[in-house]
Amino acid sequence: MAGQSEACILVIFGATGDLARRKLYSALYALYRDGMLSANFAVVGVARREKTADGFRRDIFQSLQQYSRYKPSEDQTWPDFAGRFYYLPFDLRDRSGYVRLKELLAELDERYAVPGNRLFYLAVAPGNFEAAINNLAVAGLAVNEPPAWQRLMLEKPFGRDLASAEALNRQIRKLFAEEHIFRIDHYLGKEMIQNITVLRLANTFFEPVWNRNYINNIQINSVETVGVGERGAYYEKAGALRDMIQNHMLQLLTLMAMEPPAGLEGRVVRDEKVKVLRSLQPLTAERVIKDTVRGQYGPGCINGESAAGYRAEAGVASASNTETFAAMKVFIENFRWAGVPFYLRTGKRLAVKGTEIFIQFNSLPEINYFKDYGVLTPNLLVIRVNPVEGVHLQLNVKRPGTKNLIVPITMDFCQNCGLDINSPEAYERLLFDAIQGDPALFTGWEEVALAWRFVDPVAEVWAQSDVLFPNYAAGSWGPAQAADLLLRDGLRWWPVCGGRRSDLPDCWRNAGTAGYNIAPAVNAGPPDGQAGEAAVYGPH
Ligand SMILES: NC(=O)C1=CN([C@@H]2O[C@H](COP(=O)(O)OP(=O)(O)OC[C@H]3O[C@@H](n4cnc5c(N)ncnc54)[C@H](OP(=O)(O)O)[C@@H]3O)[C@@H](O)[C@H]2O)C=CC1
Ligand SMILES: O=C1O[C@H](COP(=O)(O)O)[C@@H](O)[C@H](O)[C@H]1O
Repeated sequence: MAGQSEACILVIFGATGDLARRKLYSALYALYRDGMLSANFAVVGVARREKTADGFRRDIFQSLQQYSRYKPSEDQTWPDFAGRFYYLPFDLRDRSGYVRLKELLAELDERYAVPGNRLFYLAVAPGNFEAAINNLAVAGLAVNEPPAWQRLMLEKPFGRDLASAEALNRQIRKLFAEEHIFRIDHYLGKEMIQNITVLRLANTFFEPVWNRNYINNIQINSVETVGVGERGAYYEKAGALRDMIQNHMLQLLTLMAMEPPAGLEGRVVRDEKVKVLRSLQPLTAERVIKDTVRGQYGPGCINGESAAGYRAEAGVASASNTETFAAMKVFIENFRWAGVPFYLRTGKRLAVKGTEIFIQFNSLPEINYFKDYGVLTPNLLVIRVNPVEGVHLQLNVKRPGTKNLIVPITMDFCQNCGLDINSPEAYERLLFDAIQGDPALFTGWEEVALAWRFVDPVAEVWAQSDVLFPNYAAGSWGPAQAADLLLRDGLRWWPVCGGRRSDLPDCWRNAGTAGYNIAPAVNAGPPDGQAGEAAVYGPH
């Protein structure tokens, strides 16, 4: 992210909503404070409820006070920033509203010297996408006559299965070319997720060993302590599979597993991610039963506070069968990853909030000279995405003293632990990139379609069979079957610590990770691929 953004007017549909209030205004304010926004920039908010421009600006001020990493004050910067926000109340299904929108945009083009560039952000429920897009086109607001551009930014979920995603995509593509469509997966805007490619490809430690010959298993976690909050009605139709696995979790997997791309431009990276999605071993009905786990939280206690069960949440059916937890074992059928299990785990109302990825390396061969030194814990690389952003490396060293003993130690890098470090939020990067027309951190249609193709069979099998819900207590680590999924392979989930950096050593000590996961090398195979030497890398 460098330089100032292009001149443009951002139109936010859903300007009074939760996402806009919690994320979008904070992101715009941070871009503004960091000098990233062009002086030729304004925002029009659209929603149904009546409000004046002043009322809208006051609401934004409050949102920033509550959620922004930069707190606003009534200083010189605030009036200029706030003065750029306009509000137009109308129902997005009503065509006459777009006539007024067009007039306002023409006026703002003049006032801010904007050459017709627009970014339309659909921060509304997906059921509203089609009406908004059609009406924009009918009003002549999506003509894309160069040099002016009109782009579309869409929130997730993109469909609820492959068929509905295809229908939505067909609809959008009639009016917007792929290069003007920015499908959001906000995880791609996170600092540490962008760091995955750098860690992998800019370090001699990792690049040569990033394959089945050295990596035993990869565990990708995105676990949360929050419940569904006010989004119960949406979540009832989604569940953890559609809400997290189809998008964020599979995107993390593709970034971990893709081949080094020919360059770092958006389309080139997308091509590599698509290849990973194409190589996913399909989950047959038999494998869904064996290798996937779903759960739903019941009442419990998190951080000393009691938490209601999912079925008691607003907007949720009292006998709901929607899963709030999903875990699965996934294989990628290519030369780099054949035989290496990727374990995915996500859920709400779990013990800890944290997105953390664990790369467990193969154990070394047992050699006599360490036989009296205790057990060797596997080398581990942990990529900590959120809330702590950092990297954690586990190594074996000799414990100081006259007795020969090997112990695991950890080396930590934390990029957001210092008091003065305030990492940009994902939406800052995403809004900036969309204004610049850079698609690198957005999902292309092929990725979306392949991700649905992978998860649809899981949804189908789950829909046909019942699990006795609720099957985990709020504040726990999910259903017992999630632990069994790894235990069967002789493994355990590495502990997700979340929290602050200072919590990490305790979290790991308490989890007793010394000697943890000394598992049979399920992907056992010699580095040079020679047959007959597998025993060297076999069970330890
Ligand atoms: N909130 C979050 O954390 C996340 C949200 N998302 C996605 O973002 C999108 C928005 O979510 P969220 O903000 O939570 O939803 P909300 O229900 O909080 O907000 C919906 C917004 O849409 C407006 N709206 C609804 N119907 C119409 C209509 N007919 N015409 C004009 N405006 C309308 C509402 O305003 P009014 O009632 O005044 O019309 C409101 O501003 C969804 O696609 C969601 O899946 C994705 C990831 C996270
Ligand atoms: O997209 C979503 O993500 C959030 C989790 O995001 P994070 O940035 O806090 O990790 C999740 O709570 C929500 O259900 C889902 O729609």
